[in-house]
Amino acid sequence: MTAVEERMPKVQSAAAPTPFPPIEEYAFLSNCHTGALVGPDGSVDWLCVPSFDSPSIFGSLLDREAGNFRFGPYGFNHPVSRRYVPGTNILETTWRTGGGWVVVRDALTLVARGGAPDTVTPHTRPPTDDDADHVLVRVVECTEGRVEVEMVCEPIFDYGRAPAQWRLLDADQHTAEATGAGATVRLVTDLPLGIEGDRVRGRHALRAGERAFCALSWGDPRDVPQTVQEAEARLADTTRYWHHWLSGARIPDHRWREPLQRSALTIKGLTYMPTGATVAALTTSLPETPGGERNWDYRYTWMRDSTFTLQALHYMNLDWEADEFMQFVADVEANEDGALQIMYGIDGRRDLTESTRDELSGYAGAQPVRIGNGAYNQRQNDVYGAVLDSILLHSRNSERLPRRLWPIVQSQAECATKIWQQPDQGIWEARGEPQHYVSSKLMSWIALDRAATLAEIRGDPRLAAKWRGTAEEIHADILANGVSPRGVLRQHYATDALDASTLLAALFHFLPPDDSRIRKTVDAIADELTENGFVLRYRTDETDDGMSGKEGTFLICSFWQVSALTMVGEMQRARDLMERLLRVASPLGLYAEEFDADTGRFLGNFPQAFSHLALIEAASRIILHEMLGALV
Ligand SMILES: OC[C@H]1O[C@H](O[C@H]2O[C@H](CO)[C@@H](O)[C@H](O)[C@H]2O)[C@H](O)[C@@H](O)[C@@H]1O
Repeated sequence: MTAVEERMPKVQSAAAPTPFPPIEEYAFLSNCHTGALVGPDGSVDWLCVPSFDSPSIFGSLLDREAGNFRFGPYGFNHPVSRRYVPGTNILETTWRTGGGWVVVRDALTLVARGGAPDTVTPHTRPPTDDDADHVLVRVVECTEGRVEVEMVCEPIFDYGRAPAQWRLLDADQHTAEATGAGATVRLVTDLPLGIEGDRVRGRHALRAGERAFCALSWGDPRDVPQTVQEAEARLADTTRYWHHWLSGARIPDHRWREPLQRSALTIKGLTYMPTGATVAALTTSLPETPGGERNWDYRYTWMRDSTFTLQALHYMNLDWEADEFMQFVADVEANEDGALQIMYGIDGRRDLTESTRDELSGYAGAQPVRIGNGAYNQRQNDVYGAVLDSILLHSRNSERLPRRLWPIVQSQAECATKIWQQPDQGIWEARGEPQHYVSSKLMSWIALDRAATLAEIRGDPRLAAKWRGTAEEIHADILANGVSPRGVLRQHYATDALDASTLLAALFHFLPPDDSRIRKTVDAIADELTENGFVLRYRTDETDDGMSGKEGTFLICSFWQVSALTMVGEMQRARDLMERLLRVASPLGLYAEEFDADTGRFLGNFPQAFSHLALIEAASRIILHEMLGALV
């Protein structure tokens, strides 16, 4: 069965129920403060409030007993279709029952505040942190016949530890409040509510043309819609919000327009509006190995992931997010030696100490569930290159180097100068022994190369020459130690094993694309580091990454391979791989971190910015190539 065929049915039979939906069956909602995952049965199985990295109130994604919120036709778990309202992060689910049809629309709502929606867009005024209502709005409409709809809301606070204490707030039983672990959420609906222990339930029959709603809020009670008309209006505001945002994107009129749009919307949905930080993914602990221990918390801001994200948004002319992230970079506290941490909390906090929640079963039994990320205080020497490359990109786009950023340029260049000769954990954050990773050296070269250019822009020829000199030294070191006898870039200086991160040598123009070492590396990765044509980041049996188990193919690496193939002129191979990657997107156009090329299933956290940003870069490179070809 092909990966695509594998994707199609995914209906659990009554005889052998699988309690956890496949990762690729989840829909993603966002209000740029937090996000939700909605399962195919209409159940919100993941929501952390108020922020991406807060404890979950709906945690069924990681344990079926950790809370969920279902809204849909009573007794039916399989919709006819699901899609996003075009150009938005609003989910629309269509159901057919024995009695008729209903359509449910779900959104974490947003309103562009501060002026008339047609004149004030997220591009024409600074985003504020109050565009989000902090409300999950769900509206159902019966479009044909008569359908009984049901809402069951069972929050369990603090990652499934604290069941809700519910109380009704009005005599009509349309408003209720749940508290637990010091948090409170409020539910407003036009369905009659009943409390059943830890949950509330409402059921009502709708006829064609009738609508109902529910709104769950964790913010200001005045922001909660009180009627179905107000709920509809909130969905309309949210549609306008996303359309205004997307209208600032330069997306070519191409057959890949849809996946480019979806990737842009997903990446934007992973940004945290109050600080401009981006989370690497919405979730924690979706396993990279089914049932295994490779489970990580991605609800933080990696310098590497964020700067790659901004580069992708630049391809689409979406520069506002870059400006915001530059403020975040300028504001975060560095270590004593001036080095930026490799990652921060979305609010800029530095301590992301890792712990496990052993009482949670984990997704399909994959334990442990981790909160926090022990990689936060690792040495990863690529961080300086990532930051300096994005500062250069930002300066070129805004045609100036902001004064606030110059001290950061200096401190990061000095850090890279001091450490580039030392081993580190590499960009994959291996938990094994530190090594001289080629990709870390490569990013150190980028750090000094970009710093030298920034010094030239700043008008400091002395520093420019000094940093250029160090960049040349690193370049020579990589060529002397980072190339195997057969002329292929190696994973680190003490091995001939392959690593897909060496594709960055092509992407960052470390060597010209017609250099034999680039060509051989791209070919070796295609021939020896793939499963079913999809690229692994490395072979776990050849690499000491400190973990057990085998992982899936890494989607960013497959997209990098598309970009690299484009750069070496292998256009047909690039297009073929791109089309294959587009075919394995989730039914809603989303990507996790990894793809199991044997089973066609997604693995790892979801949706993952890395995969979407690399899709944008790969597609943009091919499209640009096609456009230039059409001109000659
Ligand atoms: O492979 C072990 C490491 O896996 C995670 O890191 C990965 O995700 C990061 C966020 O997207 C990304 O920056 C990194 O390149 C990936 O390898 C995990 O966060 C680490 O704690 C873990 O050691």
